Amino acid sequence: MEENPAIRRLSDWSETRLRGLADEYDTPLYVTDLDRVRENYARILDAFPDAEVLYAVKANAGRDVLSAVADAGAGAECASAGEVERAVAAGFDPEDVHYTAVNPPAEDLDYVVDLAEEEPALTITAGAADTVDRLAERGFDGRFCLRVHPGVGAGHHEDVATGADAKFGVPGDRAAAVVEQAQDYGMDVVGVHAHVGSGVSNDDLESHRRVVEYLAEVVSTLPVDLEFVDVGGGFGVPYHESEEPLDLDAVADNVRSALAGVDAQLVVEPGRYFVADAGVLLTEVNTVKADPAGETLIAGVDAGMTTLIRPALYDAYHPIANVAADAADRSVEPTSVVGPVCESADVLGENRDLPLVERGDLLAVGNAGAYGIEMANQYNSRPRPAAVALEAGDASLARRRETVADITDTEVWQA
Ligand SMILES: Cc1ncc(COP(=O)(O)O)c(C=O)c1O
Ligand SMILES: N[C@@H](CCCC[NH3+])C(=O)O
Repeated sequence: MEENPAIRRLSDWSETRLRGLADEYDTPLYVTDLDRVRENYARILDAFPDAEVLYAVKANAGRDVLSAVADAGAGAECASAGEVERAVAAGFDPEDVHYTAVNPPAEDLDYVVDLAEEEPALTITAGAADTVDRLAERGFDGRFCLRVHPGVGAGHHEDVATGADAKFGVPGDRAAAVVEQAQDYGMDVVGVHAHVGSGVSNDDLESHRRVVEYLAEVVSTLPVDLEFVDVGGGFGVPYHESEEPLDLDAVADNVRSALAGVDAQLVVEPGRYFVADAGVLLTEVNTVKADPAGETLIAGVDAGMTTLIRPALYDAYHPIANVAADAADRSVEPTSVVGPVCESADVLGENRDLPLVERGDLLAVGNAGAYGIEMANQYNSRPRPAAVALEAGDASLARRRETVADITDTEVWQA
């Protein structure tokens, strides 16, 4: 049987291959291994053989990733009309697409309601009575799923502990009323949904279980037989070398026991788990200096918070390696890796033990496949990086490097 390890560490990538890709495509460069994406999907199916699995497109909406995931047979969970459009264009069948509306702009509702008229198997999830009204105003009478606010959150950072954030979903004691409201408008109420948060670890199993139990209690109050119960995504992956992989079987056991009395199809919608360890960010050292305040070296690189915002936004840890050809022969020095953006928060990794950095060295930043290129931005007029996809060992350009013209092309001005 094919080896299917629960985690791919940064050290598992071929350094020779990474250097070759940087030479060919330049840096900063995202590399995504689509075979690893498929393996990750297979591991989700192993743990949840009885579930419908939707890929949370927000983790990485690249056409290469979406096509690979659609071909592998997963559905798609989309957070915006743009994600729906990209998912369908990449090959997802609309009947496998759920659009999760969060305070949706009018254009999003216009788009998805029009699409649902053409493709009635599309599912729209909403977590506010106002959204139900706004869907009805547009004539929507299709497949509707209610998002519930469980009041319990978990995740790698408090800002992604979605289940505790009242912005998302309807409290359980209002759920029946909103379901009736949707039914009164003629909508077909097919499911309920809750999401605990993003980056669930083995320490969060209890919170995850409580959210699913809450959902089961809500289901028992609803005046409708449901087709499915969507328990969200959020399955975490180890970022730090010392972290253990999430026990996905334990998560699945908890979900099954919490939903034991519920007669409906289980749906899960992970994003990070599909893509995080399938991605690496390559960046080149352009500046080396001593930090006058301490003992560390500072390695200035060509990627920063505009390329990978997670360290600046959540204080997130990403492993970093110096993959220079002769790195193994060098002394190891405490090093902070910082980007080119004019912000003190522009740090990719602080005080890391790295082989002595030299100008021109290639560094690899691990676990960059989820919420990496997807959250890249153009602050400081810095064009977003290129992305390369690996498949069966072959590399191909998945997204070209932006230019300053890509940034200014949308500007309107009179001379
Ligand atoms: C509603 C919903 N579903 C799925 C996800 C996917 O989360 P993750 O990438 O952590 O699996 C998110 C993000 O937290 C979400 O908000
Ligand atoms: N963007 C977050 C995940 C949040 C997902 C949105 N619900 C991260 O990088 O970890």
